[in-house]
Amino acid sequence: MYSNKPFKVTSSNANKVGSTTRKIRKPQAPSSKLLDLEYNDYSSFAKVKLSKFPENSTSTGNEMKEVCCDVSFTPKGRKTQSIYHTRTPSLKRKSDELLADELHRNIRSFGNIPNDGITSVPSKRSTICTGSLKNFSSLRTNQSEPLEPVTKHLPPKSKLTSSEVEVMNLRNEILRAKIELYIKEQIEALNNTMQFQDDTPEVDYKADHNQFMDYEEINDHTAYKDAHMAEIKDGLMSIRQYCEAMQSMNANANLNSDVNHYKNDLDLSTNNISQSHKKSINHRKLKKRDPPRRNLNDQKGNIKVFCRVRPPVLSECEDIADIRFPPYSYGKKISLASIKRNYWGVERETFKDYKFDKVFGPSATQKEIYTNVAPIVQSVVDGFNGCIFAYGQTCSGKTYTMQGPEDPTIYNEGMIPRAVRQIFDHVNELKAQGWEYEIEGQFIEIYNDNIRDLLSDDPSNNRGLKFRTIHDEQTVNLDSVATLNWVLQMAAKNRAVASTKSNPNSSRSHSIFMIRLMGTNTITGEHRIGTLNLIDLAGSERLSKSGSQGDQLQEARYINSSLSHLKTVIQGIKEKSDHINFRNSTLTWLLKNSLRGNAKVLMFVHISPLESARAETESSLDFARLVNSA
Ligand SMILES: Nc1ncnc2c1ncn2[C@@H]1O[C@H](COP(=O)(O)OP(=O)(O)OP(=O)(O)O)[C@@H](O)[C@H]1O
Repeated sequence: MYSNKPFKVTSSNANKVGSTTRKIRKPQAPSSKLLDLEYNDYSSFAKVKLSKFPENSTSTGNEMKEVCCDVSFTPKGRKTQSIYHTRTPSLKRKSDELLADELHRNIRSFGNIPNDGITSVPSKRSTICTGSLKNFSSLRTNQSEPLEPVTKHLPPKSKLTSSEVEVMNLRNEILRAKIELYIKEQIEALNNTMQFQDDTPEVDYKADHNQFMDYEEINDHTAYKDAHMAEIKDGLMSIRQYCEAMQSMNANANLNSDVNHYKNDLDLSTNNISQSHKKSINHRKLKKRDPPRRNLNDQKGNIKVFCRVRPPVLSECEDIADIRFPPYSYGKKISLASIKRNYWGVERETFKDYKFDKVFGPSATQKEIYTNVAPIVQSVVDGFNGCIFAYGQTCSGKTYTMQGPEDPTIYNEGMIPRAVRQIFDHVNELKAQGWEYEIEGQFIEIYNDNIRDLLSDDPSNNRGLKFRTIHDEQTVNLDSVATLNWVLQMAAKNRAVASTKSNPNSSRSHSIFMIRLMGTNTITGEHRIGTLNLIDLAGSERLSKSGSQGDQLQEARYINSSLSHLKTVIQGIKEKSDHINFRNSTLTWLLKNSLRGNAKVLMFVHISPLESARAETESSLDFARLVNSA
C-alpha cells in the first residue's frame, strides 16, 4: 500500500479560469512541492489528518497539519488523485529547521519510530519529507489499521468557520465581477470591431510605406479583419466556458441565475457577430480604396517595441510559465500570470500586464515576423535610417529571429537574409524609374566592448579597437544573393559563441549587420542615402545563475554592463535629458545616431517561455515597457 519511491509529484491539473487553461503551479509553500491538487474550490482544499494522531502530541495541536499516506482521494467532481503529503498553510512561515523538527515529532508520535529511524536533510524540505516518509511507510505496512480515506477529513460545508464562509462568498463575488468584466470587454471589443470593419478604409501600403510599423496597416487588411473577428469569437467561446466552469462550482443559486443570464447575452452576441461579419464582408466588396487612415509614426515616438515569446522545446515542458495573450488584446498585450495563496490557502491569480506595439506568441512564424518589420527595410531604400535590435535574456530566441536557425531553410530563415532580399527586389523595381543603387554591407561584433570585424579572415586581430569609426571595417559590395550568403556564413563562423548553462550556442557578443544604400536617379539627379542596422544583442544573464567563470564571467560582465548603459541612454532619451553619455560603452556609441534623430527604431524584446526564467522575463518586459513609453 505504501510507496517507498521518493514522492515527487510530476503531473499537475488543469483548471479552466476565464479564457485560458490554468495550470496550477506549485507555490512556494513547502507542502505544495509535494502536493498536486486543484485549489480552485475551497472545499476541495486537502486538509487531512493522520488516523492515529495522539492527543498528547508535542506538536502545535493542529490536527490538520500533516498527512503521510498514499491513498486515493476524489475531490468533488474531479478525477481521483493520490496525496502523498501536505501540511496546513501555517507551516509556510516556519524555517527549515522548525519544519524538520515538526515533521519528525509528528511522524515519531504516530508510528513510535525511534529518533534515528528518520533521515533528515534540514536544508531541503522535500528531502526531509522523503526520508521521513520512507521510514514511516515501511513501519506502517505492518499495521493492520489502514489510513482513513482522505475525503472523510475534508471539512463539511456546515462545519466551515464563519471566516471561511466569508472567504468563499468573497471569492464568488470576485468571480462574478470577473465574469461581468470579461463579458463587457468582449462586447465592447465586438462593437469596436464592427465599427472598425465599417469605418476603416482599405490601405495601399506600397503607396506610403512611411506608415511603418503599424501592423494593422502592414498586413493584408482583409485577412487582419477576418483574423480579428475570429479572435473575438474565440473570446466569446472562452467566456461561455468560464460561465460553465462557474456553474459547475458550488456557487450559490443567485450566481447561477446570473451566469445563465450572461450566457443568454452571449448567445445573442454570437449571433450578432455572425450576421455583422457577413454584412461587413458584403459591404467591403463594394468599397473602393481610400488614402491611408493615419500615420502611426507621427502619433507615437520613433522607437517602437515588438515582443516575441519563443516556443519551448520538449525537454522544457515541465517548466512552462503561465504567459497569456488575451483574445481581446488585438495582439498587443501580454500577461504574466502567477498564483498567490493567502493564509487560508485560498488561491488568487495575479497578472502583470504589458502592452507593446505588437506581441507575437510562440506560434508566430519567421515570415509573419518579417511582414511586420518589412516597412522599415523599405523605408531605408527611400533614404531613411532604420535600426532593429533584438533584446532579451540568454536563450530567448534573439539570434533565431535575426539570423534564423543554424541550418536555415527558406521557411525559417531570419530577418537579415529576408531584409537583404527585399532590398534587392525593391532596388530592381526602382530601376524602371531611373534609380541606381550601390549597396554596401558590414558585419561587426562588439566583444568585451571592442569592435571586431566578422568579415575579416581573422576577426580576433581587431580586438582592442574601441570607438573606431565603423568605416574602417571591411565593407562588402552586396551585389548578389551569393555575396549575401557568403557574408552570413563568414559572420556565423566568426561570431564569438560559447556553450553556457542556458544555451549550448550562446552569443557572447553584440552583432551588428549594417546595410548602406546610396541611390542616384539618373533621370532627375536626385540622391538618397539610407542605413539599416540589424542588431542581435548578446543575452543578459544573472551571473549567480549562469555559473560563468573565467573568460565567460568576464564576457558576461561586459554584456551586462553594456546593456545597462543602453538602458540608461534610453531612459535619458525618454526623459529628454540635456546630456546623454553615449560614450559609456561601444554599443551605445555605435547606436548613437540610430537612437536619436529621425531614425526608425524597433526594439524586439524576446521572452523565454520558462518559469525558471520568470525574473529575467519580468526584467526584460519592464525595460521594454520603458522603451515603449520613450
Ligand atoms: N521561434 C523559435 N522557433 C523555434 N526555435 C526557436 C525559436 N526561437 C529560438 N529557438 C531555439 O531556441 C534556442 C535558443 O535560441 P537563440 O540561440 O536564438 O537564443 P539567443 O537569445 O540568441 O541566446 P543567446 O543570447 O544566449 O545567444 C535555439 O536552439 C533556437 O533554435
